[in-house]
Amino acid sequence: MSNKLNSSRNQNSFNGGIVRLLKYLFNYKWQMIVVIISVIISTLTQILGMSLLQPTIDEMILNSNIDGLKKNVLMMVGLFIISAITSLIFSRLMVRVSEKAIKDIRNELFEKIQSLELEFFDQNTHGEIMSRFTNDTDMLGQSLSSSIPNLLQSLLLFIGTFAIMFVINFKLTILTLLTIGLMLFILKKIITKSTRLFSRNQVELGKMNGFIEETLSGQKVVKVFNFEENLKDRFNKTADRVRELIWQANTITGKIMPFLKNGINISYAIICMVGAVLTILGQMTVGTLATYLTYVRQLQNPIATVSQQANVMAQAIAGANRIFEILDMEAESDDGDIDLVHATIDKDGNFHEENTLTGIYAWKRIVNGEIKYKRLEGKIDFEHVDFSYDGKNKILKDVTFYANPGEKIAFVGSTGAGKTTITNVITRFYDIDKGSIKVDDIDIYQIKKSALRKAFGMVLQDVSLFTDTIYENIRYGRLDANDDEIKAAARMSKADSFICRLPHGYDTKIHGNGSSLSDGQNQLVSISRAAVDEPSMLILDEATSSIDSATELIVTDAMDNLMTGSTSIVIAHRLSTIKNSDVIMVMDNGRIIERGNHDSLMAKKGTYYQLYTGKLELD
Ligand SMILES: Nc1ncnc2c1ncn2[C@@H]1O[C@H](COP(=O)(O)OP(=O)(O)OP(=O)(O)O)[C@@H](O)[C@H]1O
Repeated sequence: MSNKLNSSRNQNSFNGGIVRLLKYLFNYKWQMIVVIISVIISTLTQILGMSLLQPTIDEMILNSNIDGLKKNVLMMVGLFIISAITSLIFSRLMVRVSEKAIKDIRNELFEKIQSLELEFFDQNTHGEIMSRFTNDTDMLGQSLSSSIPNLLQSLLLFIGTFAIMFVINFKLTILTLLTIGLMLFILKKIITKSTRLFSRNQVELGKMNGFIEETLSGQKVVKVFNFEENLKDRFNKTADRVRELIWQANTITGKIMPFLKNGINISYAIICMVGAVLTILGQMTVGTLATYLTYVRQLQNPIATVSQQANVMAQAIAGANRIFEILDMEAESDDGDIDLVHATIDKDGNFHEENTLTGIYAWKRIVNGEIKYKRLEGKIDFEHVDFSYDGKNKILKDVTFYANPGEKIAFVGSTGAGKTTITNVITRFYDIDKGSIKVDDIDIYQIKKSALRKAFGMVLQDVSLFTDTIYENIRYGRLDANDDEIKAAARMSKADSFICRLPHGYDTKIHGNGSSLSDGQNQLVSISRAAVDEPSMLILDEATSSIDSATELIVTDAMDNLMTGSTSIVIAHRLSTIKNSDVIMVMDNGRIIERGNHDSLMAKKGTYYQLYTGKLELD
């Protein structure tokens, strides 16, 4: 399945988009029912008000009936006031309902994004994804609140007015219908075309966001390499594409108004003429003709509303379809049924689930209604594993290794050899193509992904810290950890001393992915985060960023503390840190080409020896 976002499927799904949007609105059934009733009352009172014109002219004015005239005028005013009040009710209510629907859509989108495979984030820029949260939902919000009730009212007004016109004069109405039908046909063509252009515009806008996001996050590099001018040119080109598409879309919709105005005026003149002839022939009264012509004018309003809202609606549907594209994506699948729980074991060897760190972790499986537990030991087995990210280029080739509980296994090798990929497939961020991976002799595909990921403590190359306090950033490691447990984890991972020197200690807020801390400090917080859950298995992908040697010693020390007693897989970029590993695997181009401990590999005088003695470069 491709996770690449595009919008080709959106271009023809105008109707589908509307139906789906309506479903979100009708989650607020009662409010929507009130909206619909108000729209109906508002429209009917408008039409009824108009219908009083004919008796007013024929019976009151032409017969000089002043009392009747007063009564009719008062009734007309009353009906129009009711129409205005109900119109106010539905427009206010619609704003509320659409705000709620947009919130629901945003929540669903956020939830969906959390559930997607990593491949999705590999294939789409953050800016492009962000643009669906912001531009598209904003556009949708605006149009839901205004366009939908207006369009509904226009439709009702249109149908109601036509119904009365048929009653007044059948022949004349057929003529009116033909002229208006022609206009609506052309209008639909224009809307379809502009929807397509708006759709493309949103895609370009997404790309522009992606570009801005990359430029912002890479500001340092931009400045160091004096890349500003080049970026300015590239941005200008992107912004130009957006402007051009908007211009094209607006040009098309801009054609609607003059066309409609003139078309309506011409058809009005024809209808006037035919109506006058019918009146002269005695087939209509003067009052009926006046009322009829008022209704023809009245038809102008819904058509004008539709054409004005067409622009907004076209953009909104394009945005909605882009949102639905993400909502329709397949969530990360998970067939595993084995869970991971905290437990204690009594003297008879029975497991008791207990949420306390003093206990152990146990795999939990329900077989035929019976709960079975197995202690998490931390044994890892890779057997003949093949893997590729894109289904073509094999990144891991026949990788076989095992780690016994408590062992430290290190991977070294040149950049791009596939070391990080090993950690990606153990945690099932990506699924392997061939072979098997087992943890405690259980195939990882039988374990729930959440349980598998919980079983591993991870310190990744990319230290992701969030805009929150240090307390909360460490607590991501175990959400129910209390403040004392967080401090203990930070002490163990040597982060405590620098945290205590910060102005607000553990309550200090970190901003912009840890840019207010040094690289070494970021790593220590990240190690504390892994430590707070006291994991039995660890993945440490050493950060490649250079830190000064004093900090490096602290980080190495913290990592060593973290690894004590855990099965650890270490991706090493500095050979000094892995010398004491139980097994060192040397990787090259997706294969393990040497394995053994430091001494045996040095004695072998192969690639590791060359790397260690500096005869071969690591990166
Ligand atoms: N998400 C991804 N999608 C496609 N290809 C990827 C992805 N991640 C890594 N690769 C490719 O897989 C290969 C192995 O990458 P990997 O990150 O495992 O190497 P590594 O040995 O950890 O390198 P380094 O020491 O530089 O971190 C590289 O050629 C890389 O381009």
